[in-house]
Amino acid sequence: MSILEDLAATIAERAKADPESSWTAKLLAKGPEKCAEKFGEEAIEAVIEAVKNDREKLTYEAADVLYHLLVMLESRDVALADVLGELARRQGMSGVAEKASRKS
Ligand SMILES: N=c1c2ncn([C@@H]3O[C@H](COP(=O)(O)OP(=O)(O)OP(=O)(O)O)[C@@H](O)[C@H]3O)c2ncn1[C@@H]1O[C@H](COP(=O)(O)O)[C@@H](O)[C@H]1O
Repeated sequence: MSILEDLAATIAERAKADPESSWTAKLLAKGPEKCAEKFGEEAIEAVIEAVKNDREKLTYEAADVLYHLLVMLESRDVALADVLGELARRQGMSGVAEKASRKS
């Protein structure tokens, strides 16, 4: 199992945990809209570090983005396996060809 798959499994487990002892449980208890908002905030923080070209902070913020993406997916019952499946489907297809295929 990859670290992302491990983390997604931990997040799914924490959905039933006590919000007092788990950040994930606390965030999920606030609902999908709050999870989406938090993901957006973390993404903006990563954007800021990318623009500033601070590679150390960008690495830290990118980890936050991935964690909060997984929490957002869990909040809407979207499996990481389905996201990875979509990426696998795109493998070998250039981004230009993929965009053209969506227009037709
Ligand atoms: N990867 C993470 C992870 N990344 C970030 N965070 C938390 O996300 C929170 C939000 O980050 P912020 O920088 O916005 O923190 P903040 O300023 O306190 O938040 P605000 O009050 O401003 O909303 C912080 O409290 C971080 O600790 C994470 N919390 C948990 N995990 C993973 O999830 C697992 C389960 O964690 P729990 O659910 O807490 O048991 C952990 O073992 C980790 O593997």
